Amino acid sequence: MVLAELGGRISGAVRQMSNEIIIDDKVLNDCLNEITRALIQSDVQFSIVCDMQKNIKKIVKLNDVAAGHDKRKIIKQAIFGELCRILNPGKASFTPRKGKTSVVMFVGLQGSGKTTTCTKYAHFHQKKGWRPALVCTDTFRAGAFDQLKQNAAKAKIPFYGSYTESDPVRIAVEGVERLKKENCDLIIVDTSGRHKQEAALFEEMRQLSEATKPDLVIFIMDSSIGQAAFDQARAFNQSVAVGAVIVTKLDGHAKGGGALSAVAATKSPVVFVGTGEHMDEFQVFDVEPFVKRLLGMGGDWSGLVDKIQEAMPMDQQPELLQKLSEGNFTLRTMYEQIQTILKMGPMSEVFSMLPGFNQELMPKGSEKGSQTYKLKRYLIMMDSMTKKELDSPNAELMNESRIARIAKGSGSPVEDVKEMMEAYKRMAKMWSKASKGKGLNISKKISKKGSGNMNAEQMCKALPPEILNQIGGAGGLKSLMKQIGSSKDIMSSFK
Ligand SMILES: Nc1nc2c(ncn2[C@@H]2O[C@H](COP(=O)(O)OP(=O)(O)OP(=O)(O)O)[C@@H](O)[C@H]2O)c(=O)[nH]1
Repeated sequence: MVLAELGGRISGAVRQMSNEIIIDDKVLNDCLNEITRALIQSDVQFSIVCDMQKNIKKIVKLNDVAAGHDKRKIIKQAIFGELCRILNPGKASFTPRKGKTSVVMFVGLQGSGKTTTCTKYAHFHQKKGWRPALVCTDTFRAGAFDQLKQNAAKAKIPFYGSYTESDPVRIAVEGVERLKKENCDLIIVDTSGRHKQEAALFEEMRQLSEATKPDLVIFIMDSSIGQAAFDQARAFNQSVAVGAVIVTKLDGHAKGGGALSAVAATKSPVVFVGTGEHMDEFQVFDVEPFVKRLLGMGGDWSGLVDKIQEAMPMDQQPELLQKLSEGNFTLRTMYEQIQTILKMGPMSEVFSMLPGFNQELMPKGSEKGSQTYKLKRYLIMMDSMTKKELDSPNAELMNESRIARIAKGSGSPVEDVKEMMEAYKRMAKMWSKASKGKGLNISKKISKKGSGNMNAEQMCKALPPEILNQIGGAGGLKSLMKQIGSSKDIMSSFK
């Protein structure tokens, strides 16, 4: 089961529970059983799921809930808390510091994606101003040296390895020493893998670890290994002190639940996930936004802002943020968002960040092609709308006859147009919620000062703290603003 499907099932179970008129033990059990089934089918270890269910039942004592308290909310919070707890080992991993040399060793089975991920990790840090370097100690697989060397050359990352030396420990020690002298601040040691867990591999890893004294050992786990994840992660952790996990190939038909098991086995957090073969298909992993997405609770604002940054011209961003903040979400806004999304790459990632869009909206199987296809269909349907329909903030305008006309005009079944309208309503509701109450009510403050003249400090004051947090605090906002510039005619692209 791919993660999108897992998310769809979990959020579906929670929604089903929320729709019940009376919340009793049966409703709670049904909801938990469905979540349990989904997690087990996604390869989360059985005992972890059982513990989770027990803990939630301990937290949620429906008979003790005082009148007036929202049982649905209590259940949702308990599920959220438990999923976060499974993914959060309670200790942060070592975080390398820019400018101070750190050695990070990558371990994992052959084919798990170690070599690819080493380069992605180096490239990720290089983009942020680090001086990373790669050391190839894989003397086991013919071709490993060339693979890493080529990757390093492509990304312009210093590299150390040897065609002739057969002792991986010697290569590692020499490589780390050499690259330290070259002032590299993040030295990444790629180790060799084996087809299966075997003594020779673990002994080599142990020796490498002893010789290079890495600040961090990252276990690379292929997300498609299924229920084997727990044992595999534990076996590696018993040989070297794993401090973090990177889960690879989450773009495929992987059963992403193995990530939860790996965390439990190593007591180390997942720090990144690999979502494709390309260098940039690599994401920071944050527990809370991830679980929120699984549960269909709001969106991942900071992730969305990052993605928007990548897809939108720099000078168009303040107006976009402003527009998002106004809560005046029309079909045209959705149209333009979809156009932006289509520029952003893997749909499953981006789609799930949009508040109000839940994973079930994505077609089953969630192949990139079919998600893109669906979004493109939405655009085609909206192309058959009038200007009035696109710009009206009132979804009620879209009555049966208008829907029938749009279906005919776009060559789509009426159900598809209705489904798109449902998606639109959900999004509009979320934006509107966010813009009122504790949401994104920055537009008035911005317009008073004029967005073009607003500096990061003023913007910091204008933004509600929770949104500011998600953008990465004052620092994150400042760097965003720096890139944004102060263009005033941005609205033209978002009309
Ligand atoms: N789709 C997808 N493919 C990936 C991802 N990460 C790695 N791969 C592919 O997985 C295959 C194996 O990756 P490698 O990096 O060579 O694996 P390795 O663990 O270094 O293997 P050894 O060096 O033999 O131990 C390659 O074809 C990669 O392109 C990912 O996140 N998504």
